[in-house]
Amino acid sequence: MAAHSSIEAITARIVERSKPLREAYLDRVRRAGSRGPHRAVLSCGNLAHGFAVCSPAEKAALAGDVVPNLGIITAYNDMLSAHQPYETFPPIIREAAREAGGIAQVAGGVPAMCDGVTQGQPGMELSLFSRDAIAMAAGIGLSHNMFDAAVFLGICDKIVPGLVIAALSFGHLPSVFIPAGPMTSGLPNDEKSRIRQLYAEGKVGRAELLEAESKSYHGPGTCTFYGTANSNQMLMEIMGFHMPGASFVNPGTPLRDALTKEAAKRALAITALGNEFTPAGEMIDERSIVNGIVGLHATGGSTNHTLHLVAMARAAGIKLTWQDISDLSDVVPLIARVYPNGLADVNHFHAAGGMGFLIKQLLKQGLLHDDVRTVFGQGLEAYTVEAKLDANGQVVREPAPEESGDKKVLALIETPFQSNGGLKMLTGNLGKAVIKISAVKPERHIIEAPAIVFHDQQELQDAFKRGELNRDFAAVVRFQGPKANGMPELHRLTPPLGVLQDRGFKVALVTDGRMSGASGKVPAAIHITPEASDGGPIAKIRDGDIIRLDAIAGTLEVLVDAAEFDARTPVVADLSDNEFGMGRELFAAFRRNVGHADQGASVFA
Ligand SMILES: O=C(O)C(=O)C[C@H](O)[C@H](O)COP(=O)(O)O
Ligand code: SF4
Repeated sequence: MAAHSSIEAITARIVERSKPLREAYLDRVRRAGSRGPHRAVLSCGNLAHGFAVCSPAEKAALAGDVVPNLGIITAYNDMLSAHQPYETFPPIIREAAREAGGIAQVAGGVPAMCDGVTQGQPGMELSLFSRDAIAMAAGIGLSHNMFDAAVFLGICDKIVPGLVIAALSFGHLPSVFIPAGPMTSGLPNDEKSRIRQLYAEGKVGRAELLEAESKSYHGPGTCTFYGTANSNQMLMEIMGFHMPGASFVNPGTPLRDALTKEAAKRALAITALGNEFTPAGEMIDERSIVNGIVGLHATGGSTNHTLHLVAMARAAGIKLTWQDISDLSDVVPLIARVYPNGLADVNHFHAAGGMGFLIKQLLKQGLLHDDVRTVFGQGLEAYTVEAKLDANGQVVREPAPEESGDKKVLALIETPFQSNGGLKMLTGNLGKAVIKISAVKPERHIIEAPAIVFHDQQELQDAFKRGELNRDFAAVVRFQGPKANGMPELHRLTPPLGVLQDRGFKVALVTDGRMSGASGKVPAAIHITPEASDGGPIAKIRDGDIIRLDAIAGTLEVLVDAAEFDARTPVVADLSDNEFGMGRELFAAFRRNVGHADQGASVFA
């Protein structure tokens, strides 16, 4: 089935805009791939170092060029509950490789930050930069050039985007992403948020709060809200980097291990040494990127992907814009309600039909390109399935259900929860911004209120505690952009702003910073570009100026006489506190060289 005309039109304009860049990229990928098995260019010394710890049989195999070698890039650490299961994956992958007549070696590790641990802390100012640092670190591992394919062990917020950038930079290699799956369901996310708001109001103490948080985040696996990490899983499946049905199977289960083995064997089967060569740089094209964006809209995914998808696409020579993302939102309905866009968590989403049901519904109306390449083969139709185990412990796939297993969590495409994806670009006299309204009540899609300006999220928290914010206002939190302090997530503002909103006040957040994918209920115009540190108009806003945020019209305005506003001098902030401490001194070059948010806030381009 041909894709929906709007999907085709938006895809065509991305192809046209990208042509020179994409053609140069593909030329590099094909030249790199044409050099044949990559170990052939290594010297004896290089090879000896590369397989020094291998068995004699493996050394003999690697000395030749007929046995495929799999490079494992792992983001294992104990800080991310989502990544902790990866500790045991390399031995499983090595065994699977042996069974498939190949070899697997850990090519390298990459850093991984848990945004939940750094949320509201100085470390969060390294978070976005860690994406590009992860891409660099993965590149270091793959630069050993011992490999015929790569598997990537990464899940969370900036880790998957960084790994995709690396995979596309090594686009001559096939790449398979192997997830570890979500944590089992604990304290429901909405109950956790309710207790947070009670704590923000001083109605419960730290003991009650810690108990609630610990019941919510209680074991191995990805946190169960639909934030950036789980948006990543959705993207990797719908873009064809995962095996079908792999995204949301819990860690430590037989099916999880079977899917890991299957992915490793599949990676070895799609190298240039076999008959299904699937280099990542050719597998991922403009249609794959559009499919990812469609999935993001259909599920109410993370606003962070208005940065990461732009940066990931760029790594494949594809020029994606916020306008593309916004226009796709207008034609893609919301058919999943997962917290913060609903009460369910990703385990409920998976049980209700999960990715197979989602993809089947979107294909039904031509909202996805079916004619795409994936690690599993040709066509996205192959992903309209559920993965299960047969009696022999092997992965089998059954067609995804025609009906939703829970109509409150997954809707039929004919009867969506909302007619659009709710992830919009805003424009106006403050520049460009992004807003996600899939979790914002309709009566709050337009906010007009006086500005209160803050240069630090703690200032807002302190004003809230002093009782100074019981009023309608637009919180302008500026100097939070990439150049200023690394564009941290300001998710700790959700509880106080949520309390004020629940008290009946009209509140909005307006910032050049980011929010978490777990943020949701408060209308927030984020990623404002140009940022305050670039002298953007946000640096001219004064307390009391009337701000109008209109998510329906797609506008963000300061209602001040244009001549007066233009005549104002942008405020300059003292950012010296952001330059040292908790590793921030190590990222000065990133702050100096980072690009604009609407270009992906990347240090690469
Ligand atoms: O999804 C994203 O973009 C995130 O960054 C999620 C962060 O990990 C949050 O900080 C974790 O959620 P909280 O426990 O509410 O802090
Ligand atoms: S989802 Fe977020 S909070 Fe949870 S482990 Fe991953 S990075 Fe940490």
